[in-house]
Amino acid sequence: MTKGLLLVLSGPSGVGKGTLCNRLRALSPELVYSVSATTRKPREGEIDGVNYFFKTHEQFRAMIEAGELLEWAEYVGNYYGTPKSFVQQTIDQGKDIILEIDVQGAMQVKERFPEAIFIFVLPPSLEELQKRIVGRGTESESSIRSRMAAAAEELKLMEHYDYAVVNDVLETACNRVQSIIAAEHCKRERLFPAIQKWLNGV
Ligand SMILES: Nc1nc2c(ncn2[C@@H]2O[C@H](COP(=O)(O)OP(=O)(O)O)[C@@H](O)[C@H]2O)c(=O)[nH]1
Ligand SMILES: Nc1ncnc2c1ncn2[C@@H]1O[C@H](COP(=O)(O)OP(=O)(O)O)[C@@H](O)[C@H]1O
Repeated sequence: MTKGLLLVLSGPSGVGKGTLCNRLRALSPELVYSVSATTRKPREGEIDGVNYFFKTHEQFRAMIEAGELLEWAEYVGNYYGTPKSFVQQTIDQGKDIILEIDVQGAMQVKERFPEAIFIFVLPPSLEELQKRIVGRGTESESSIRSRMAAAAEELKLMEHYDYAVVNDVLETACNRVQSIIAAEHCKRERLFPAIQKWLNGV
């Protein structure tokens, strides 16, 4: 069976990765979303097992030691990591999966799965980025400062990604990601065997 696509989506805090993924999942319910493990405390409304698997530091360490994570990284004082077996099962079943992870984690995935597709989400401007993080109302002032500093570092690694998508208008940004997925499907043989069949018949 043809394997599913492994899509990696990164971008600075507040750029709208979560919003974009939610919208994409609503538009394309067949797209599977990888739920990460984290030691960060849940935000209001976040549900364990849906937004993240919320773990203690000890539990997270145990996952690392048991080799359960495809990648993991420390971001602004907390650990985040992708459970490996779910990702492997999903792509083996021929389904596409999306990992919303930071740049350090993305670089680890690149080493292990060079065939993954890397998409970097950009804000329309840095002022708009700051506005969005503040406007979300979930972070303290110091967390906002740390996230803006991390954003500057993350932007430096953008060149390692295959695509950049500006999240200006949400629907337009969704269309851009959907176009990338469609083009990658086409590129990865899903269309080529059909065309080959036609050609054989000519
Ligand atoms: N390496 C890695 N990063 C992750 C993972 N899950 C989430 N992240 C990243 O961790 C950062 C912080 O996420 P979060 O605390 O939810 O804050 P937000 O980006 O402001 O919504 C973001 O860059 C996420 O993309 C993961 O499994 N692995
Ligand atoms: N295209 C957009 N235009 C305006 N606001 C947006 C857009 N996308 C996301 N937002 C808002 O920006 C804030 C941060 O979005 P979020 O998805 O939490 O970002 P991230 O997951 O990248 O940290 C939220 O309040 C969200 O409603």
